Amino acid sequence: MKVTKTALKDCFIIEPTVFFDERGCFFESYHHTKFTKTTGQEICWIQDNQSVSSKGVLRGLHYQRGKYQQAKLVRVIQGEVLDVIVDIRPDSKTYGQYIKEILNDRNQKQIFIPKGFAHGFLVLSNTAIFSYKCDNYYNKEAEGGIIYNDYELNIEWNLEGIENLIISEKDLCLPSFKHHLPICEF
Ligand SMILES: Cc1cn([C@H]2C[C@H](O)[C@@H](COP(=O)(O)OP(=O)(O)O[C@H]3O[C@H](C)C(=O)[C@H](O)[C@H]3O)O2)c(=O)[nH]c1=O
Repeated sequence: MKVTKTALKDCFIIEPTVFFDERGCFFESYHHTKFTKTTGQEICWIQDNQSVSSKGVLRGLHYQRGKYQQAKLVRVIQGEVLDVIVDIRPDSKTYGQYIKEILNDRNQKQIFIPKGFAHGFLVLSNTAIFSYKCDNYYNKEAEGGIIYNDYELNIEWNLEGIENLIISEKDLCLPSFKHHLPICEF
């Protein structure tokens, strides 16, 4: 299991050790002790989510606010996505900065996203099965979001290969970064 720090404090890229043989492959998609020791994060995961999306779907940028903030451990079971996380921790030195990472069923990469981040992804493969752990339950009233193409964040979504961008009505109406609901307030 390889854990790589990122430019955003407490965000990690996790690469499990994959064992290949004539049948295919095997890897531990999650191991609590190894995760805790290598990241230093004491997390009690209480909800698993899964979404299935077609090529060109862009989900996000989403977060939950106040006491309902969520840390997430995200991965792709099938297909490929461009995953984006934005630091919206008010006191962070990297406030308003983002990182992006290609997650797919070949690199088996995962991202640990601590509380205080907006998260979204763009599906690059024909279909993507996206699976992730959360350390807090879903709370619709505590949801916040930022429009994916906010001019200040200026996220490079690699849209070149996408003919048809598919975004929910809800996500198309998300506020700008400048007007987003503070993560700490609910
Ligand atoms: C997130 C969530 C949603 N729902 C229900 C609410 C809606 O009826 C339906 C679809 O929800 P939504 O359109 O918010 O799904 P996504 O756009 O995939 O939202 C997720 O997308 C980005 C990438 C994230 O990181 C968040 O985890 C999450 O906001 O599932 C639930 O019942 N439980 C849940 O935990």
